[in-house]
Amino acid sequence: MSGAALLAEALVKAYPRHRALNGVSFSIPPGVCLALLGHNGAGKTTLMKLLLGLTRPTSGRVEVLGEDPLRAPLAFRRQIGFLPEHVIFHDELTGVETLRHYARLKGEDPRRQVALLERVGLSHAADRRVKGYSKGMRQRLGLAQALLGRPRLLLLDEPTTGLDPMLRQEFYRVIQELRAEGVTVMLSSHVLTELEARTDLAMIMEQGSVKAFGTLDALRSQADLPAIFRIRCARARIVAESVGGVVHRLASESALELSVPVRDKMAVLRQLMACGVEIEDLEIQLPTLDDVYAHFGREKDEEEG
Ligand SMILES: Nc1ncnc2c1ncn2[C@@H]1O[C@H](COP(=O)(O)OP(=O)(O)OP(=O)(O)O)[C@@H](O)[C@H]1O
Repeated sequence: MSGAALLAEALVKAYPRHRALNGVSFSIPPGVCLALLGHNGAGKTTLMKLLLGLTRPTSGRVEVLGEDPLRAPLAFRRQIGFLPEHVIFHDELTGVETLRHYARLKGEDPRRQVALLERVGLSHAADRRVKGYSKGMRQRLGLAQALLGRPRLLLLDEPTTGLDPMLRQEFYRVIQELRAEGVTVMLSSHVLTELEARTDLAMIMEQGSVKAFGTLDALRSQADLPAIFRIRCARARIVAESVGGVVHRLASESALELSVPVRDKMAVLRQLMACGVEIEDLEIQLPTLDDVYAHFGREKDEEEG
């Protein structure tokens, strides 16, 4: 046993015409939230299925909460919550009946589900049939289903698809609470900006391989993308000359854009303040997770020529 909540070693999943995973290795400690990122077909769902023991690796191995998911007893499954990419419910059941149904399947007490609906903000619709639920309500019901029985590990496949910005915030509030309780969370997403400050680790997958793995800060420094300084001042040309060596673009005589390595941000700021020209306005835009993700994608395109 490794002590990791999730472990993969040289994991390969090959279908007759396609390798969905191509030697994936990683180790995730307990209690962290990992964002799994990647284009369509990168292998995110396949990885989750392997972690759940729903499919068998062609080679390599996984360990989930210290167990081989293919051999683990039922008690192991009760410690895992899973929200699939496409949640399908019985339309004729109400929200609470749906949860009771899943609770029975999972061997949980079917009577204690109202609190879960409250947790995901659905208690007002507990007795309404699911067929009348909006997409966002279905996603929340899916999350409640994944939370049945206080799992130690949550695998959430694109959980925020179809949620409006308010509901996304609500969703991440629940995730924060779970993290604080020590639950390990792996969630896949295409919406990168929303993950900022909400996940501990990110793994970027590309055609079945891990392209980058680490904290968002580590990925940022690995990508080494510049911060953009947008400056408004009377004599932009003089300001540009005062910060020699920094790539700049003069938009006009009073608008300047600097491309500054993030590590030099404070040094450049000091140079600007000392340059003798009054800076009327300054906006500093740090690289976003979308920029970082695009960077790793570009790197691959360049490798392939
Ligand atoms: N049962 C299967 N048989 C054959 N190929 C499969 C099977 N399941 C997945 N694949 C292929 O493996 C690759 C990875 O698929 P996967 O669903 O894991 O990607 P994903 O990253 O989850 O994509 P998306 O973001 O679109 O959900 C794809 O090319 C897919 O077509």
